[in-house]
Amino acid sequence: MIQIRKLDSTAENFKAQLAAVLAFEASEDEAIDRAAAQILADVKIRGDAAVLDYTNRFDKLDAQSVAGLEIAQDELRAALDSLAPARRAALQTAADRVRAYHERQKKECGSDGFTYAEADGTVLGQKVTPLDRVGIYVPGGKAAYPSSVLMNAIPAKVAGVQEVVMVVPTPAGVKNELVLAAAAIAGVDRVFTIGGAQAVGALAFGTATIPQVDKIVGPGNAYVAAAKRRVFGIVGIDMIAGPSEILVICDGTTDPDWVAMDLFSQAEHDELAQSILVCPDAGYIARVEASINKQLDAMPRKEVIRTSLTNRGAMVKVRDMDEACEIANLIAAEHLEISAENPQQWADKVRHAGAMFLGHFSSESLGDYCAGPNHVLPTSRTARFSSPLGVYDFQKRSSIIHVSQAGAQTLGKVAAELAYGEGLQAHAGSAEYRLK
Ligand SMILES: NC(=O)c1ccc[n+]([C@@H]2O[C@H](COP(=O)([O-])OP(=O)(O)OC[C@H]3O[C@@H](n4cnc5c(N)ncnc54)[C@H](O)[C@@H]3O)[C@@H](O)[C@H]2O)c1
Ligand SMILES: N[C@H](CO)Cc1c[nH]c[nH+]1
Ligand SMILES: [Zn+2]
Repeated sequence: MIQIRKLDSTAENFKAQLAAVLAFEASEDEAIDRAAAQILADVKIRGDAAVLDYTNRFDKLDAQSVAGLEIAQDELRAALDSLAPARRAALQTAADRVRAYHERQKKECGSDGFTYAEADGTVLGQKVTPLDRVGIYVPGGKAAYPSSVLMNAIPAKVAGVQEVVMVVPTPAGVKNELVLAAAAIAGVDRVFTIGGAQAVGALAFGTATIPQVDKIVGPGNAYVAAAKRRVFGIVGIDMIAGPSEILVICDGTTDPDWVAMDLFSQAEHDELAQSILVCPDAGYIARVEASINKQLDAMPRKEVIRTSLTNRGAMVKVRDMDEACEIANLIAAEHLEISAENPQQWADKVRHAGAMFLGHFSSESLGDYCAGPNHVLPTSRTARFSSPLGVYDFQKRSSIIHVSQAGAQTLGKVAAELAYGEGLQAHAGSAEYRLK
């Protein structure tokens, strides 16, 4: 029997109770951050030797060198060729759909830059360039994520990134063939079987064996998320994509077994994953809870699910679906399922969610694998200001300023005036030299 926390939005201290559900245990958070900081500092100083030590310790390997942890292209190709036909076809279909979506995104999101000319011949614009080299983190501690290989590498390649360096831990040295096959399909350039904060450090600082990258993207556990936060500035990062989350807002019209399984689907990722149901119908909440208890024993990862739902799960009774949408905006979940009749009316009221799944048939799991949009999404309420991983994460923009001689006469006077105002003589001088 799982005891899931029950909240009622009419309770006086409801907001505080909800905040407590969403918060991570502060002491745990600090301990993880300290551990990540110490690992990063060590990798920065000792390079490969530190990466090797932590990899052998945390992933229970007996590797002799970091070079020995690189997987050659031949091995990626062989993994692809070894797949059973149905699995290979599914992987290819997922890759094709993810690529199609991101190609559309590239076209629609202003990837070509722009220029325009002013009347005096001055040209202004913006140039968009892909990053040269990116590191993609593919999680691998508690589960293997071939789908995350596709979700990270395909948008990078669509953006035009020249070199994609993938890191993925292989606990006890067990390589996942589907992960390697996905790397082959997605065109990953180099793969190292390392993970955790040490992999983030290696990509951020570079080591004798692992090339320094310009940006690190991809999801991971709390150690990976803490390490990414800490290396931001030395390299770019995409977002904080930590332990998975699902918020289901339901009007009570979906089969309770479906919703229970949807809650399991994210809980099974990690003990720290979070699954929340928000519904105006107390009877329906009770039916989902009964279904959870009915279905749990058949789940191979039932202990992970149990811990996640017990420690971080919640079922929230609200006044109505309007209030459910307000709470969805507060929670700003990684995944929001609007499991309701006429879901669009509720989606219109939601501003903060990494991805929205509308209607009874859009299970979150379809988005995880093959719908097409990216499954690397902001967690821990960062959907208030972050977006899904996309082609735009692998591009940067440069401003273009090409001033004509005529333009220099007008702009030069404005700039010089403001430069004198700031007390910056050389700025004024360089503008004034170009005046006739
Ligand atoms: N938000 C997203 O888009 C998304 C997508 C897929 C997965 N996820 C999440 O990614 C996470 C994957 O986690 P995972 O653990 O399976 O794999 P992981 O690869 O993120 O982490 C494994 C690594 O963590 C490090 N580690 C483990 N225990 C440690 C300790 N005590 N001290 C220091 N380092 C330690 C080890 O180096 C290990 O190699 C899950 O939380 C899952 O929910 C998120
Ligand atoms: N739900 C994860 C993102 O939070 C992605 C994933 C990959 N495989 C299964 N699920
Ligand atoms: Zn998932």
